[in-house]
Amino acid sequence: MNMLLGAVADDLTGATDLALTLSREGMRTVQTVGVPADDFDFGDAEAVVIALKSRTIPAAEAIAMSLEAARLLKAHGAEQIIFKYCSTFDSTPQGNIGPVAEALLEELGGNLTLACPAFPTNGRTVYRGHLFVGDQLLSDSPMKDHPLTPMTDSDLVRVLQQQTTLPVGLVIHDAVSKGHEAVAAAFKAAASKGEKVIIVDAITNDDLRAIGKAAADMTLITGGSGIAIGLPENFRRAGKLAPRQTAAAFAGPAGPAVMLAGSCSTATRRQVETAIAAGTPAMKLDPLAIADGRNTADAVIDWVKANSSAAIPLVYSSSDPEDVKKAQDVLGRDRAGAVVEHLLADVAIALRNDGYRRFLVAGGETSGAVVNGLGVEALFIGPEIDPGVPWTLSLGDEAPLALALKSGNFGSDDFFLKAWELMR
Ligand SMILES: Nc1ncnc2c1ncn2[C@@H]1O[C@H](COP(=O)(O)OP(=O)(O)O)[C@@H](O)[C@H]1O
Ligand SMILES: O=C(O)[C@@H](O)C(=O)COP(=O)(O)O
Repeated sequence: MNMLLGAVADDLTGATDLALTLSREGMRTVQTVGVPADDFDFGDAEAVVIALKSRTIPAAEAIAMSLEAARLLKAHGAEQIIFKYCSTFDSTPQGNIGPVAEALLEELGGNLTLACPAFPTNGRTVYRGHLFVGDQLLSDSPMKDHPLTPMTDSDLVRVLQQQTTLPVGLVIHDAVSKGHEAVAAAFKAAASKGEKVIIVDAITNDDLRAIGKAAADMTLITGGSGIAIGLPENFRRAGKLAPRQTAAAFAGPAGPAVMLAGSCSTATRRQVETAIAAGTPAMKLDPLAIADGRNTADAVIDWVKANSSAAIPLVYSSSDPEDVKKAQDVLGRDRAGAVVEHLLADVAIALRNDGYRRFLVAGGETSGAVVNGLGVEALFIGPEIDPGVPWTLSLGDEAPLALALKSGNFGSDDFFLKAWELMR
């Protein structure tokens, strides 16, 4: 039994982001899509990330599936569990970060856990308990307009305390900057006050490594992918993990390719514009047109095939907040999202059945819908395209698929163009 670290991620692209971090830090990492069967063969994986689609579902369902995933990881030997959520703390007053963290902590039996979404490489930092996205407070950032989880408060202690009955505490940067011993002492002080979930400031990767070291004995760690930076070293220090290895070679399949974007995040909208400006054939979908039958999967499939000979076509529904609101006012938030997700999943399935082997998908929920539709069970993590986004290869398929699953807000403006350069 090799598994050391297990992770439960609340969406697919978030899971891939974490799996990339663990693999870059030298752990053999496998990612599964959904909770696998009890006897799933994880091979020689030292870290396993189970990707759920639990970010925006009812809290009780998110708890049930997160517990099932954590129990399976523990049964396979995981010594520590990470609960991975978004670096922008995507959630609603009902959850699901608080309720899931609370249930996992009870299940795993720790006296306290930490909560740290910081991902400095992608501009997410936490200072005095406030989350920043680049130079802006979370509540001033484009996250305030997210279609499913608008974030309008940057004070993470307040946000989290609304979602959980457990007392929420804060370890500020003054302690973190002093290193792992000061952080461990702050955790001890918090525990003695009865605090159970501790927001931790972090503004650099060194901060995250110090926090990781201080959290070596925690049964549960919660946060963004950044919180995992310092964890593999704990196992290495304990003699359980080999020195860093070079990543295995990545050979993507050949054949036709397509890009599907359901993310309305600012970064994705810029990427769509850049790709179109560079001559990428692009077809725009509209939730209202899908709902009343003007946009159909068949028409999209025909269009993709007609545009695949000389280019990699892009199908997108990415729209600005005003248009998103228009669609939501008519269809409701959930249905507006669901019609797009279903259509893109249907398109992906039909194209795969027609020989398409390479898919770039933008958006966490969107990627979850597409990959579930494709029936992919597990992913091998390949090279990094941009921080937080690797190419991946489906595992267990006779004809593996190459999948780039991009979190909405990640990636440089030319992401849709440069991703393919790593496949040549
Ligand atoms: N034009 C649109 N109007 C309303 N909702 C949309 C539109 N386009 C996509 N959506 C939905 O918005 C959600 C975007 O979430 P997601 O895919 O997770 O992207 P991100 O990673 O940017 O958060 C999805 O449910 C998607 O179907
Ligand atoms: O932590 C992050 O920012 C990402 O890993 C992530 O979870 C993003 O979610 P989506 O924007 O829904 O893809």
